[in-house]
Amino acid sequence: MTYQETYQVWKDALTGTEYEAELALTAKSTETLQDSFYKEMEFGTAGMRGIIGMGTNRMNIFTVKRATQALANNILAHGDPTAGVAIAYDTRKNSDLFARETAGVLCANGISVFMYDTPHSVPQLSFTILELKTTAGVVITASHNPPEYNGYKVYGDDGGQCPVADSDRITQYISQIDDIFHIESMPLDEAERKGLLTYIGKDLDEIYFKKVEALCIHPEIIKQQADKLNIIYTPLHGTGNIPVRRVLKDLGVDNLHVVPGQEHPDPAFPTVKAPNPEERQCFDLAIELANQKDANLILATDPDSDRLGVAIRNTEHEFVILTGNQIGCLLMDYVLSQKQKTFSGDEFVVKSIVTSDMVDVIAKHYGVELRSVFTGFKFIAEQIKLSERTGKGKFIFGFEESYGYLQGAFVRDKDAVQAAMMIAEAACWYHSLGRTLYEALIDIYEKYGWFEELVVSKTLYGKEGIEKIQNAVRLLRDKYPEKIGDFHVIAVRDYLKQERFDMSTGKAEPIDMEQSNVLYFELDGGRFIIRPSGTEPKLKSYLSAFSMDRQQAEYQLDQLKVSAVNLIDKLTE
Ligand SMILES: O=P(O)(O)OC[C@H]1O[C@H](O)[C@H](O)[C@@H](O)[C@@H]1O
Repeated sequence: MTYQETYQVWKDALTGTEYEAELALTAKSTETLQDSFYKEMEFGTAGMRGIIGMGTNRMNIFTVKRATQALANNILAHGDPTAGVAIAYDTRKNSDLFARETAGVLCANGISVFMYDTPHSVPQLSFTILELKTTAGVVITASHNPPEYNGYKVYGDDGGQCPVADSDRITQYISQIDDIFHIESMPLDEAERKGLLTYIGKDLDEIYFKKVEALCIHPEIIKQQADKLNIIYTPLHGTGNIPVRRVLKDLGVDNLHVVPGQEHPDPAFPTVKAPNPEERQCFDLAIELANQKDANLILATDPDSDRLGVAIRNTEHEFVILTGNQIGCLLMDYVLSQKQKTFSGDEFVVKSIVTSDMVDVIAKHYGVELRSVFTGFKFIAEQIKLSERTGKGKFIFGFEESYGYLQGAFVRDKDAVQAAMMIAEAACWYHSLGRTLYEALIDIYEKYGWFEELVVSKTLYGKEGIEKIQNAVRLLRDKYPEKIGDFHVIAVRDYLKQERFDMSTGKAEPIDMEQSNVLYFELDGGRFIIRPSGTEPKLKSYLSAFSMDRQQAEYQLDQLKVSAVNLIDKLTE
């Protein structure tokens, strides 16, 4: 069917209903109409995510109900329907509505639902799945995307993001549903009466808070030092506000100032361009407050509170916004150094292949195994599950450069509540030694080497944008460049072809990993990795330059940045 024909089907079905006016909005421009109807929403790195509105390629009650019916079919055929499904939602537009629609469809299929009735974070939902032993979980959130987006994240019974096999089957079930407008749903009061729907009480929050607090390695140091530090926190209008403040308060962090204009939920996220701690602009109000309060540490969590951003003062007393790699390396080095004495030799840490190579050096330094996985926290969760199943390995820490960190395996996704606590603890620890977090960061660079890193992304919207992104990676794959700027390419790891190609010998060796559309260029003095994002319309490239000399590494990264930007522009012309 063409997009115009699909639109006509929706028009026929929705004329005379409360959705008619919203549907008419999509027809206002050809571009919007095409983008809304040219395809079905897909399950990517982290489920389904898209712009809110009418259409097959939009987040609306029809696409949500269809995804839920497909999830129900998958649970009925391959899961444990009696164990039920846990549901949470964030502070975005329609998140609560979509959560209720999800509950209604699951209950209509006879599947029990345990649902939060106030906004909750992603890590709390992951924890809930494990705590209540449900067969799956759903969170309505578009994480750090701009306000016009929402999403539908599915979790498996291990509390991790839905495994690929399940999302493939869900996609398959979605394609078998012909009539998106008549999916059966049970009114929630009826579901409650029948015992199919249970609202989750505050007791689970309390268990989660206690578990996070128990991860604190030196609670006594926090108690001693916290009043000497002034910390600013912004939940960026999201779900972090309650758990982050509660955990820090319980541990004795009383000097926590919350950015007033960003404290309360607001689906329009009016104070930021996008509520993403990767964006520097998110820190503007927090830095203003930090300067008023003479604070030295800023914490920022995204709307579903799985990502944490951090800003610290440098030796010139100016704020430096840390990258995800810097935060992760600081945390990992802190956790490993403090726990080292307890290690028995089977400990492991996990990172994604696009995350800093400094992790490899830190892991080696402390004698722990490093496991590398593809982008997506589900792959980190998979390693935890594997270690539990085989009894091999003890998970200590996992992180992704995309601002996601995890220490306690009672959660199987990135947890900004844990991470906020860990950073506050590390700040207190270093303060007790007369060091700032900034000095601790410089120390680790001097110890392990200067890994200078940068993510260069290009956002390309719509059908044409997606094609350009795919095409850019294809072009690079068709003919590997011998040089990227002035950097010689030593080898290319093509994770789609599952081989590493040595440029000097012309020989390829197999890579023992699943397939993924990622190209990894090993450079003389650095690396360049490129892949289409699985969650946003972006072509993402990860640049890294390494030297034991700071200026040399910084210079090389600058050079690499210029070449990468040129290359990406050329590939997406
Ligand atoms: O690079 P992308 O495919 O957009 O993924 C970036 C990140 O998106 C989400 O936050 C996922 O939960 C992460 O696990 C992933 O690393």
